[in-house]
Parts: sequence; C-alpha cells; structure tokens
Amino acid sequence: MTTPTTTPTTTTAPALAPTRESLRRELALARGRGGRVALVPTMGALHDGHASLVRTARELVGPEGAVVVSVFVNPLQFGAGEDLDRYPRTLDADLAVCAEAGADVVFAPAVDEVYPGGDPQVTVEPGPLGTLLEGAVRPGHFRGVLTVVAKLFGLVQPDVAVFGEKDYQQLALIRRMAADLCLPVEVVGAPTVREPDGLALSSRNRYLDAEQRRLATTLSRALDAAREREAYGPGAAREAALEVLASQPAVETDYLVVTEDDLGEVDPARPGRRSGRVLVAARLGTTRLIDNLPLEIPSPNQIRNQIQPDPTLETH
Ligand SMILES: Nc1ncnc2c1ncn2[C@@H]1O[C@H](COP(=O)(O)OP(=O)(O)OP(=O)(O)O)[C@@H](O)[C@H]1O
Ligand SMILES: CC(C)(CO)[C@@H](O)C(=O)[O-]
Ligand code: BAL
Repeated sequence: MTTPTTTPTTTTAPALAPTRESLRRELALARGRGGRVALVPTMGALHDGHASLVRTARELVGPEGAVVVSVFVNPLQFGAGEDLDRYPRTLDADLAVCAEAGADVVFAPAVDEVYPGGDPQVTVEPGPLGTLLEGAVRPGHFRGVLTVVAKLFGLVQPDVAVFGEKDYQQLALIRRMAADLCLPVEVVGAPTVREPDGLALSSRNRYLDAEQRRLATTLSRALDAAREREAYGPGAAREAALEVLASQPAVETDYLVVTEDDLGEVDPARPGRRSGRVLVAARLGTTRLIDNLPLEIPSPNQIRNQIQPDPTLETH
C-alpha cells in the first residue's frame, strides 16, 4: 500500500518582538526590503476575526510589505471592576494564528515596555464622540484606546492600520484621531466575521457558558430585525430590535441605537436616503458583548410611502 502524499502547507513563523528595541530591529529589516508597513492592533486571544484583519493587511501591503500584529492588553482602557485581570492571554496560540494568516512580526510587549513611567501624563482626549455609547458605559475607555493606539502608531509608524467594524465607535474615533492630529497613517475598516449562527466573533465569547452562548445570538438577531424594518424608518427599526432583546430577559441591554453612519443622532426631517448604523451592547451575566450592522435610513417621503394600509379600513 502506498502512503498518500500531501503537500504540507508552509507557514513561516512571525518574528516575536517583546520589546521596543526588538520591534525597532524587526522594522528596520522589514523596511530594508522596501515595502509598506501595515499594523493590526489587538489585545490577543486571537480568532478568525483577527485573522481576517491580518489577511486584509497583507493584501494592502502585498508580499513585499510587512504586517505587524500587536498583542497588548492595555490597562489604560479598562475601568475599575472590568475584566482586565481575567482577560485571556494566549500568546502561543496567537503566534500560530498570526503565522497562518501571514503576519511578519508580532509585537507583544509587557505593560512597562509600553508605559515605562507608569500611567502617561499626556493622553489623547477623544472629544464628544468618546462620551457616547461605549464611552458613556465605560468612562475613560476611549481615552485609553486612543492613547495606546497613538503610541502604537508612534512605535511602528505604519503606512496603514487595520481595525474591525465590530468595534464601530472605536474605528470612528481612530479615524477621527488620525485626521484631527494629522497622523500619517491610512486607517482601514474591515467587516465583522461571524459564527454560522450570526454571533460576532469576540475574544470575550469564551467567557460564555453553554446557555449564555445560545442566548448571545439575541444581539445579532436584534440587529437583523432592525434591518428587516429599515424601510419603515429608524424608529420602527429600533422598535423591532428592542422587541427581540425584550424576548430574552437574561440579555441585559446597555443600549440599542440607530444612528447616522458617523454615529450622529438621526435627523428624521433630513431629506434623502442614506447609510446609517444600528448598534447594540448587552450583558449576559458578567460578560458584555457589542455588535452593529449598517442599515439604510430612508428619506421622510420614502418612510411615508412604506406605511402599510390598515386592512380594517379597506374599501371593497
Ligand atoms: N468578529 C470580528 N471580525 C472582525 N474584526 C474583529 C472581530 N472582533 C474583533 N475584531 C477587531 O480586532 C481588533 C482587536 O480587537 P480585540 O482584540 O479587542 O478583539 P475582540 O474579539 O473584539 O475582543 P473583545 O472581546 O475584547 O471585544 C479590533 O480592531 C476589533 O474591532
Ligand atoms: C485597538 C485596541 C487594540 C487598543 O488596545 C483595542 O481596543 C482592541 O483590541 O480593539
Ligand atoms: N475590543 C475593544 C477592546 C475593549 O473592549 O477593551
């Protein structure tokens, strides 16, 4: 009997840079090859959503470019009582995901490598958008996110940085920071990767027990319900989503909002059909999940045209 031969898939292990100095050396080597540098910031516990960001980064810089993934659980963006201490740290598995997805360098620093003098005295102020939604529930969160992302931009000096749309408000704020502070980096958003049943992949999904995992699809089902009612206007879309959330009392909603695409409040009188967003945050036990989807906001005229006739008033 002959043994079947298979062609082994070869993945090159990325260089692990645990310090600023080793990162600097790896970047010098990469830049010596002449390509562009892409950065994918993460907090580790990597899943297929992160892998898709790495693949997008690779496509953006091509084979001659360098893809750097940072793995750093940033204490500055966690509030008191949040899950900083129990956040999963799985560096060996993360390196395997990075190798498979085509990263060249993994920057995985310790806290004092990023904040050598303790908490920084100068931080990035997120402005009004940073106080809404996630910022309202997690005060100070976006100051921590923007400060560490600004530091990562400073350390890596990427040409392009890739972030997931799953953290839609974070993506909007990072775009805003890059524009307002004239940072020479292109910020690219990538679509949300989901489980077959619709649940958005998230490192925090691993906190869920079997029953909570079953109920976690309530978030994406609520967003789908909003989308199905989008033609009836943002108010009707929101009502439909709230109905789905209310059907599962174990899912405690922090917010469910329909906004303009830039996260501004919807102006119901504004003419013209346009893109909007529906965003949700909810808790299952001690685990907090977020998700969002794009949806269409019809013009006031289009909404009126969609009102279904009341069958009791029908004339024969
Ligand atoms: N399902 C997903 N699809 C695409 N990108 C994602 C997905 N989940 C997270 N990302 C993106 O990966 C980057 C790193 O996020 P992070 O490490 O916090 O992962 P996470 O799974 O969102 O974890 P958490 O559970 O802490 O929210 C962010 O840009 C985030 O938007
Ligand atoms: C962007 C980020 C890596 C900053 O710590 C984090 O907020 C995340 O993982 O989305
Ligand atoms: N994915 C956003 C990081 C956080 O929840 O702190």
